Amino acid sequence: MDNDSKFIDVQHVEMVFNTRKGSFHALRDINLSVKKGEFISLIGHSGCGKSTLLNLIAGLNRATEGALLCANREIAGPAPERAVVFQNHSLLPWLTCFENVYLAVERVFGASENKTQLKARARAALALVGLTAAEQKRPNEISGGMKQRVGIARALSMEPKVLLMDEPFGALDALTRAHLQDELLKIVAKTHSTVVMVTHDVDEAVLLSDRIVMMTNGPAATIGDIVNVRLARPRDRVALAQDPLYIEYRTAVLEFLYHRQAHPAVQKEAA
Ligand SMILES: Nc1ncnc2c1ncn2[C@@H]1O[C@H](COP(=O)(O)OP(=O)(O)OP(=O)(O)O)[C@@H](O)[C@H]1O
Repeated sequence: MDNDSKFIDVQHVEMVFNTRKGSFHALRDINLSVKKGEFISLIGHSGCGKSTLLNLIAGLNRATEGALLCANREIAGPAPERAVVFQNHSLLPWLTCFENVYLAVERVFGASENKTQLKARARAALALVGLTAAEQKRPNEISGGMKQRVGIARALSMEPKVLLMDEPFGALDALTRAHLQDELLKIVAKTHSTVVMVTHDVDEAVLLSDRIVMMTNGPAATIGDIVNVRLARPRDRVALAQDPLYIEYRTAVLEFLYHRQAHPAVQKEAA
């Protein structure tokens, strides 16, 4: 088997939650292969199951049926090889930015490297996201965008095989968001990371992704369609805004979301 073309392999995955009101079928027959170094976005209406799928890849939940593999090994639980960046940065408030990153570095490399090496790793990760000057600050002393960058630095510092991001920029204002998207583009170009990102933002999905995985509405949500984004890299947001191909991809995603999968509340109104 070609390992790199099925670096993450999701096969016939079903996810059923047991709730107080009975069982809830969240995901149905999800099949997805992610190539090594590929950037994938998961997009779909609120509640369709994007986070559920991401959490399954993260190993935070177990699928009810089907198989999930990363680098040919079954995903049996959370592991540093699959680092997660959440919308809410989840930094420890009593630690400095440096210490927050160092903690992750120590967990992954502590057994095999000395303190000098571990510190160098934490510093390099913070430098990668442009936060060298904020190393000694605590989370309450920095902006929301900077906190997200620490979260990304922490994830990257573990040298994960896969970076999983759940609406990493969802809580930020539009300009900070654009700035961090541009930074992420540069970081991914440098690190060749394999990324799976959940987003609600169509422009973000087109700008960043190699493929946009569009999910149908739940319950029993599945992959409705996939857009292959064949835009050359490096990508420039200003130039792309006029690019007919960019507009075509953007329209394809909008068409899927607002015509083919109109939000359930809108469908009800129309009926
Ligand atoms: N632990 C759980 N127990 C029961 N139901 C759950 C659980 N986690 C998620 N669900 C349900 O599964 C469905 C998918 O949820 P999920 O959070 O994955 O959606 P989403 O697409 O990420 O939504 P959003 O875009 O609003 O974050 C929802 O109906 C949700 O209520």
